[in-house]
Amino acid sequence: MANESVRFLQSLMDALNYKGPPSIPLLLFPLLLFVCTLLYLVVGGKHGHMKNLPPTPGLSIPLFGHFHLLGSTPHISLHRLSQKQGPLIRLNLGQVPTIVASTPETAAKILKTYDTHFCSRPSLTSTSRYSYGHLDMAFSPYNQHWMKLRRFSNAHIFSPSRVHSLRAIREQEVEAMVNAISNKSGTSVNVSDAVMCLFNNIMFREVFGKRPEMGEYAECGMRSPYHELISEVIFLMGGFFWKDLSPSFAWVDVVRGWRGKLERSFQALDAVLEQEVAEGMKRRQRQEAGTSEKDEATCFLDVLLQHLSDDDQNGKNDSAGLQLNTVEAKALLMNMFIGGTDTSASVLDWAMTDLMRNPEAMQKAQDEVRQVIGRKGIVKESDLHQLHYLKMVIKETLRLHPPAPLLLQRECLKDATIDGYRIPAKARILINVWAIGRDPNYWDNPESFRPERFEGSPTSYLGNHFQLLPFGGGRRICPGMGLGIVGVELAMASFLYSFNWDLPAGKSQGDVSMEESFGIVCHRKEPLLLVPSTPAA
Ligand code: HEM
Repeated sequence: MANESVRFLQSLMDALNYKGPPSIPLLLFPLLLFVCTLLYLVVGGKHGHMKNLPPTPGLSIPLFGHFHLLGSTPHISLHRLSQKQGPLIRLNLGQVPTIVASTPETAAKILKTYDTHFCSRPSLTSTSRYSYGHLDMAFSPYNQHWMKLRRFSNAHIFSPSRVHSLRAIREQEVEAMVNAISNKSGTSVNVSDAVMCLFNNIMFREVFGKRPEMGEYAECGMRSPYHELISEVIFLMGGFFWKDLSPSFAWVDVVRGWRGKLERSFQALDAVLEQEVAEGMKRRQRQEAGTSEKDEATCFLDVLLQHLSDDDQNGKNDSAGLQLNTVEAKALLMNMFIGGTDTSASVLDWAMTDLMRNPEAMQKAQDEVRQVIGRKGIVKESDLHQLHYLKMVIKETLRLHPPAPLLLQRECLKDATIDGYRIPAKARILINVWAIGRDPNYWDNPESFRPERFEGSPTSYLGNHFQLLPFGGGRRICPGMGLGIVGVELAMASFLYSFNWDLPAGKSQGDVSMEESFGIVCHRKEPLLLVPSTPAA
């Protein structure tokens, strides 16, 4: 505990750029801490607001709370804390009470039994900026606006027929990536970069109807031109801003440069969205005037443009009752572009990692796909339903490495009681699906990668089995699940069909790092480097 406090104090001094002698804060801090804790307990106890709350771990530092317990990978730290404290724990993150659920049972209460209590999102500094003040779907509070967007997207964007209509884009991009990798046969390929680039191109075409500039794999060396931008956005969306924890510390975000980073990345993202919307409008006008041919399936942008009014400001009603203006359209496009790229890339990256560390599973998956595709030379989406083992590999990857390990933060709308504990309105809710996927009451030998565990098992990731929740559940379940999964299955089947994969010379399975980075989407910390070769005919 003492070490934690000193570490916390040091990080605080760093954040504040404090350059004076360390003895001053080291002496003053314990005194301040003691007085504040006393006040907190006396006042809190008197008003009874601490009664029946879930257990809380360790030292809560007034104003900072338990922030120091999160570490660099909060989902792993929270998993350890819940192993000691129980399935439902309460942390004060700054001044905000935060409840963390870490078992299938508590997740079921939040996502099913009391879904209407827990289906809102908090207003956070970064998500509010990127979503143009919550005009999107993912970060909107639970309100009429969210309901309209959700109904509209389910009908027009994520419907099975729309997803199917975009299959040529996915097949072309995957084929182009396979060709690019073939050109590097026998040399080391950065698979993490390549899969990010692949899904960036796929999503860009599905969302905006064209390839990004510099998106050719040869041109960009298989590193997406948007790699840095997307990584920065994902990092800041998941990061904890001091303003959201203790409003009086908002200035710390400025001092440590996060406000500047947020603004710069928002402006860069907005510029992309602005340009694509403007181009989409021109394209639409040309098509309506009959001066250009439509050469790509209807992209999401085109669908949204059909629902903008002529003067574009007020939007118009359609059968789904959607009022849409340009800013709302940009907010929704941001959700799709950002929400669809990094998540899918993370799944494929981890799946390849797990297969490299488990050669038997790799062999089985390759045997299956090579037997099903035979000499056809290329995998098509229509083949995917025959790849049962591959689907189990993906499920197992999603269990061990859910791309959003804490889902997206939720906010409790009204007081609720779970397992006898009071969950106060306005509390933030984190569901640790990373921990849930390792619950020994549901998973045998949970740390081992064993796709066979799903053989004949009804357990799915559709949101009804609370031990496997990579897409969340309840009203806020990921609407892009079908779109994301089909892309991952196609790319993975093609990678396994077209190449044998080896580790770079001198590396062994044990050298493949499993370290994770944290953001709203969780990635490998180090890139995965592999050597592809073409299998003998
Ligand atoms: C394998 C790929 C994907 C994974 C693992 C994934 C995961 C998630 C998760 C965990 C959530 C939060 C659910 C909750 O709070 O309960 C979510 C929400 C969301 N996802 Fe995905 N996602 C994927 C692909 C996609 C794609 C391809 C799109 C769009 C093109 C997308 C768009 C969204 C949106 C808009 C939301 C917010 C829904 C709401 O709040 O109503 N996702 N996703």
